[in-house]
Amino acid sequence: MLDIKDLTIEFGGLRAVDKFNLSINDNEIIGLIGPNGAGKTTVFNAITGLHHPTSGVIEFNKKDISMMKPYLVTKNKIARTFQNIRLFGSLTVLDNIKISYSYSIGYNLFDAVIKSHRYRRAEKEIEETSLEILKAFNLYDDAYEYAENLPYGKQRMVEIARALAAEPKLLLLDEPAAGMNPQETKNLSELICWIRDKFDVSILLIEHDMKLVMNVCDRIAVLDYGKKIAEGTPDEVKNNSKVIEAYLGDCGEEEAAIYA
Ligand SMILES: Nc1ncnc2c1ncn2[C@@H]1O[C@H](COP(=O)(O)OP(=O)(O)OP(=O)(O)O)[C@@H](O)[C@H]1O
Repeated sequence: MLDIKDLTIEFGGLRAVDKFNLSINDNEIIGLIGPNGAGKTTVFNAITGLHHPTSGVIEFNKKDISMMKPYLVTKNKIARTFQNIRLFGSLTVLDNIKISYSYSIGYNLFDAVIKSHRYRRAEKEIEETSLEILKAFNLYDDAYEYAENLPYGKQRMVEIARALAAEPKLLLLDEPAAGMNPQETKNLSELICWIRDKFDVSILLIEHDMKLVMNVCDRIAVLDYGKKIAEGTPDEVKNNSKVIEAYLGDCGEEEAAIYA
């Protein structure tokens, strides 16, 4: 479904991503890991149209999306979450979800102004589907709460739910466990597998929590200084000497602990 071929991204003199290759198949959960500054978010930004490649190609279902604008990437069924939560804090949880439907809305401005039958029908459908998604995420009771009033873990859930409301075939999660407590992280592991099955999506996951990555991913790609240094099953990656070196050399005890 997704084919990244020789992706290189430079910022001035800095090569943040260097001839990176990765393929993702239907319904796979793939981890993208690496020490801080390895280039992981830059890869996400390239897939979602926020950065364009210096060279290389990104194909989604055989279509070249390398130079696409972000809203068109979303329209083409790729959705993402961000490292720093980007909800509209002063909107309700429900409105945050409904916003995702602006990509597929079936009425025009005139319909909205005169509140035509088409407008009312579409809005009703959007509201019902959004509430269904919130129900699936156990957030139904929070639907009319302002997003900024929710605890951090729940805000992350709303962000994932909002991304799914865009009906993606590929979901990119950028450090979804950041700021979560151990119980929330454990629940998140189960949720990620459930999302893959229930919404029939592939998932590309950036995450520093190694336990989570090792638990949920079918395959893992490892970046270091912009280059892919390893790719394989969790067990293969865990035992790869280049990976151990990159983490022990760069990341300190927390991440290195998985190799202990
Ligand atoms: N817009 C930008 N302009 C200049 N340099 C950038 C830009 N975005 C990223 N970089 C640099 O590119 C390199 C890769 O950054 P990136 O954020 O992709 O790493 P990362 O693996 O996601 O790191 P982390 O795990 O800390 O989030 C870093 O050296 C970073 O400083």
